Order: sequence, then structure tokens, then C-alpha cells
Amino acid sequence: MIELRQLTKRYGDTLAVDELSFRVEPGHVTGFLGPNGAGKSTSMRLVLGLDAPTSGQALVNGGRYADLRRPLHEVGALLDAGAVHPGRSAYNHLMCLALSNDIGARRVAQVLELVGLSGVARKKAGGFSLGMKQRLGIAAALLGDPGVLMFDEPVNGLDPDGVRWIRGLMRGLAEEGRTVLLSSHLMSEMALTADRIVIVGRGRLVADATVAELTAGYPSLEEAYMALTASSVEYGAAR
Ligand SMILES: Nc1ncnc2c1ncn2[C@@H]1O[C@H](COP(=O)(O)OP(=O)(O)OP(=O)(O)O)[C@@H](O)[C@H]1O
Repeated sequence: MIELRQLTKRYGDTLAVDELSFRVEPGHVTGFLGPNGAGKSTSMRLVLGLDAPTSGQALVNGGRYADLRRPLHEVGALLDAGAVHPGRSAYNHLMCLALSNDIGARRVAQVLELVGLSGVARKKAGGFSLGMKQRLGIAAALLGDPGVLMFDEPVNGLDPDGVRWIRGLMRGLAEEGRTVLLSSHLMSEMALTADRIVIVGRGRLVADATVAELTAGYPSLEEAYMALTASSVEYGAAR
């Protein structure tokens, strides 16, 4: 489970996350939505201990990430697909992570197979397309077989076959009883993938409901999202 308790993060004058509280429960795919700059990535970084909250708490399975004994076995995340050493092969990238977390070469081969990268495992990640880097990031997140997973815009750059694959993967992980938090700007895809939706705007909670509840009064999730975030859009283009 992931739990945010009045989580607040300030960068100078910018209030990136503002007293945000919600829980992400196991057994569901929870979609994390919000306009550009709403605080989704910052919230995920705070859960992973990559940044310290100004106040409040971000908890994984009831504790702080920094206090987890075997972090990769409890929580896996893909935040930035570009965060790989360009000169390192996909296999070596995953082996480095595996070795520092007591994970064997067999699991590395398994996750490479799972994400469809076995054929290019020895190729340098620097030459990978965005979609291939996303797949490598997903492999890294799954390496420790964790019960909690977070993916920040994993479908970016994926081809239609890859988008469908991600949908099945996310749903499968949730059906296995894992906690899955998934951010995306693709509303139609989110409506097909997620059971629950958390929407943030300007760092604050806008909605926390099931897809069915959110779409009850609207023709689609996109329409519901547009209506709910209309006053939270900071970087809207001129119309
Ligand atoms: N390291 C940082 N230093 C300063 N400001 C930051 C930093 N990280 C994020 N911010 C600011 O915090 C706010 C929230 O950013 P964040 O990346 O969390 O939004 P987001 O919801 O993930 O947006 P997007 O959908 O565009 O990815 C933005 O105003 C951003 O400029």
C-alpha cells in the first residue's frame, strides 16, 4: 500500500505538493492524473525517498522508503526512462541493480523476456528508442518482484502493441494483489486500464474515486477529467 498523509513539498516559491492525502490500495490499478506541473512526479519521488517532504509523510507499506530493509523487493518504480547509463547494455544495467539487491542472473533474464528485450539485451541502452527504454525501466521496476509498483507515464513512446501490452501487464500485476500506481495523460487508455483514479491539480487533491463513479455524470473519463481540472490547468495553450 502507498499512503500520502498531508504531504507537502515546496521548491522555493513553488508549492509542488500541497497537503496531499490519499491511499493506493493493493489489488487495483490506480490512475494518477493531473495537468502538467500538478505534482504527480514530485509525489512519486517523495514516496521513493528521492526527495524529502517539506511536511507530511509519504509511506510504503506503512513505513518510510528509507526504512525499508529490502527496498527493491517491496517497491519498484519507473520514473524516468532516460535514467540509464548510455554505454551500458540492458543486461548489464539490470545486473548492476540485481547485484546490489541480492537478485540473481536468472531473474534478470526473466524480466528481460517479460518486457520483450531479450533479443537486444547485450546492446547498449544509449541506442535504445524511447519505447525500448520504457520497457527497460519496467524490467528494472519488476526485478525484485515487489508488491508495490509505480509507473510515471510508462506508455510514452510505446507503439500500439506496446500500449496494449502495458494495459495487460498493469491489470495482471493488480490481479496478483499488487499495489499499482500509474500516471498518464492518455485518458482513453487510463479508462481501459485503471479501476480507481486519483486526480491532482496545483498540488492538491481534486478527486479520489473509481472510474465508474467519476464517469457517472459524464460521457467519458476525458470529459470528467476536463471538468474537474478546468480551474487547475496552469500551462494551458491559448484557445
Ligand atoms: N527539483 C525541482 N526544483 C524546482 N521545482 C520543481 C522541482 N521538481 C518539480 N518542480 C516543480 O514542481 C511542480 C510540480 O512538478 P511535477 O513534475 O511533480 O508535476 P507533474 O504533475 O509530474 O507534471 P507533468 O504532467 O508535466 O509531468 C512544477 O511547478 C515543477 O516545476
